[in-house]
Amino acid sequence: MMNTTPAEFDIIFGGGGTAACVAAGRLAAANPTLRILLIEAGEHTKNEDAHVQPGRYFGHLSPASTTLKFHVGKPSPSLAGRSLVIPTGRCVGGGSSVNFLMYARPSASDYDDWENQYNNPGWGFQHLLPLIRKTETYQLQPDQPTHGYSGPLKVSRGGHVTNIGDQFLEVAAATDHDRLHTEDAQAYYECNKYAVFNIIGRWIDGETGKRSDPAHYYIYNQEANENLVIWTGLQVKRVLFEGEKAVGLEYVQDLVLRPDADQTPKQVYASRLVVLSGGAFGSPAILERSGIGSAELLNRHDIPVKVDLPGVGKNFQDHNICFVPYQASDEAETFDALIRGDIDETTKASELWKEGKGLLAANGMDAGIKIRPVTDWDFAELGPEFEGRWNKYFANAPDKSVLWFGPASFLLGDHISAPVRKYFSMAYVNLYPVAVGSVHIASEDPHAPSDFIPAFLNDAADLVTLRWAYKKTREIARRMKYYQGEHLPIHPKFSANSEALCRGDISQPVEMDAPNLHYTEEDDKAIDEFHRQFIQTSWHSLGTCAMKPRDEEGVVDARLNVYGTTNLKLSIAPANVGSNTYSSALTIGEKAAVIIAEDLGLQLEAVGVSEISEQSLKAADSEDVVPAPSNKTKLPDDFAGLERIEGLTISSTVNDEYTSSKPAMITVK
Ligand SMILES: Cc1cc2nc3c(=O)[nH]c(=O)nc-3n(C[C@H](O)[C@H](O)[C@H](O)COP(=O)(O)OP(=O)(O)OC[C@H]3O[C@@H](n4cnc5c(N)ncnc54)[C@H](O)[C@@H]3O)c2cc1C
Repeated sequence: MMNTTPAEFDIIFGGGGTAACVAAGRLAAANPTLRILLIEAGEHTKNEDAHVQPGRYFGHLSPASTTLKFHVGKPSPSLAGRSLVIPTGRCVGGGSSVNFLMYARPSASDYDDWENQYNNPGWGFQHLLPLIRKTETYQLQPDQPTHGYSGPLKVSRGGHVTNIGDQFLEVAAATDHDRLHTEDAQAYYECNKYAVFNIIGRWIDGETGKRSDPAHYYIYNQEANENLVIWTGLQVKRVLFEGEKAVGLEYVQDLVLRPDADQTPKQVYASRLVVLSGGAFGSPAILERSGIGSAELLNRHDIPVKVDLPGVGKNFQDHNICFVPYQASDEAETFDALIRGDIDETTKASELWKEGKGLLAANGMDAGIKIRPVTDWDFAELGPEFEGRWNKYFANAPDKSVLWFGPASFLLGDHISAPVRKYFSMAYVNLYPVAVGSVHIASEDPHAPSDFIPAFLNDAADLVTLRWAYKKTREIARRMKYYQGEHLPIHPKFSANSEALCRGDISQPVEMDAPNLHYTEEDDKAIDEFHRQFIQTSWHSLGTCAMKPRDEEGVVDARLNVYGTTNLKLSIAPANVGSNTYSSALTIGEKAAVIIAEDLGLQLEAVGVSEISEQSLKAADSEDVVPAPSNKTKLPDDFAGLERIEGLTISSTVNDEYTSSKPAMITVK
């Protein structure tokens, strides 16, 4: 097949990321004669170290990365005049091929909201649970009701757990008497429970130490199927229509790796269905370039209006995250040498990875909690700014957490100016920010930057949530055994006479029973200003083609049909979820496969509504609650870390095959 030849397929996916790989992979496996095409802007990921070795995820975050696309927001006073930059995956597998591999699942009520509040029959938690289980093989514990044990993607603790996670849990057990502990913090109704003994998952195969991603385990594994085709290095420009019916896609060559590539548009046709799967930035842009969006916006860009759908590009959501760094003593196991680059250590780690062990088979985020306020102190800290949000959103949804926080065994930031030493960070994520943004095309050119308003911190409730998180996590950090003071450039600038003043010249933690720091009003302002300066994306964009009623600015219905069209589907969450978003993207991919198979009369392994009732899940949940390990309890040796390595380097491997000027099209082989 040649790129230049107009071709016809049964189904074409515009965007070859997480959800697309899952849906296309399922449909292809059950219907091998079905001609499926995925068109992806980025390049292949098959067996590339940069993708299959989990610990290399930092490498993708470099500003020079070609495996991410960087979306630059408009400067905002809420961010102290900064332009927030939000990257998304740009390669086969999309975000799932570059992400931090954190295994995190929403609360059950998030999906129930999709069904009940946004009127999407079939999208509630009980409907989705069988599909969620179908995706995974959970290697952490047997016989857990919400987990799957025969799916394509493996979930394990990875090949190495650092001692930073242990420290965090020991301090939490000794100081936070208001929250419980559990063996499974990802069981959907869990909230306010620390996972004991670092039992938290990663999307890593515990046997091989490899990233467990849909590109490899839904698509690249179907080598024999010549009807499953991926074209890479191509930008989908717009949908082709005959009347209301979508009949294909128009595309041009991507310019990132081939800046001189010919820009003549080409067409490819789909006899049965076109699916847009470009993620929260890509899909609304393709729709708008196709004349589907707000009529006012389309008129401004001289694009003929096909369907006036004002919801396209609105409802942009993400999570706000901060990685606040602390200095660590030499005994701490951290990824800093790996991030800085050290040839010897990389070689050592690469050797260990062959046995499925070491930092390259890990992600350095080894503990954490989904948390909501319970004490008077919590509510006082959140204050009146949060009261409305609490009453409206959280009070009657006990499974919804306000924040996730946990330690990260590295400094995520500027290692060039930071002193060469070890660090750990306290990461905290605002799981349901109030402020909602938008992303629209700024021109018809598919390579042009978008008109993007992230809207981070535009609402006071989001600021106080982060302030609470900073104080709470700092109290844990300063009690951790390896703590040696704050890394000053990335902390609030408290005044010199403040009790809360950050110190970089400290050699040991405070006692477990030391009093908490007292913050004045002026200190609170310093924390808010710090967040305006340093808050960043969690890489969890969603919402911009929402699945909800058309008259509520919805873009697709519950069968994933784009309003006002036929033969055109896409799926983007209508509202935020209380966790990292990969799990939801996988679930959406599985559900999309079911819907497409039903609508087109195709084969697919059947799964029904979950037979596990909500009551039994909650009961199973409460049986899981285990007492907090006392700070005198020694954690089992095998949980304390498998190998001790001092440092590793990251260097992205580049496969000439895909960076040359060869045609960017292969049949999956
Ligand atoms: C750096 C990073 C770290 C993350 N860490 C985690 C984590 O640890 N845990 C977790 O749960 N989640 C994490 N996520 C989020 C998770 O990976 C995403 O939620 C998920 O990948 C979204 O899936 P998707 O199918 O909607 O979009 P994507 O996976 O982003 O796929 C969209 C694809 O479409 C392509 N595309 C877009 N427009 C076009 C076009 N016009 N033409 C052709 N192709 C196009 C893109 O190149 C991309 O490959 C992270 C994401 C990133 C980016």
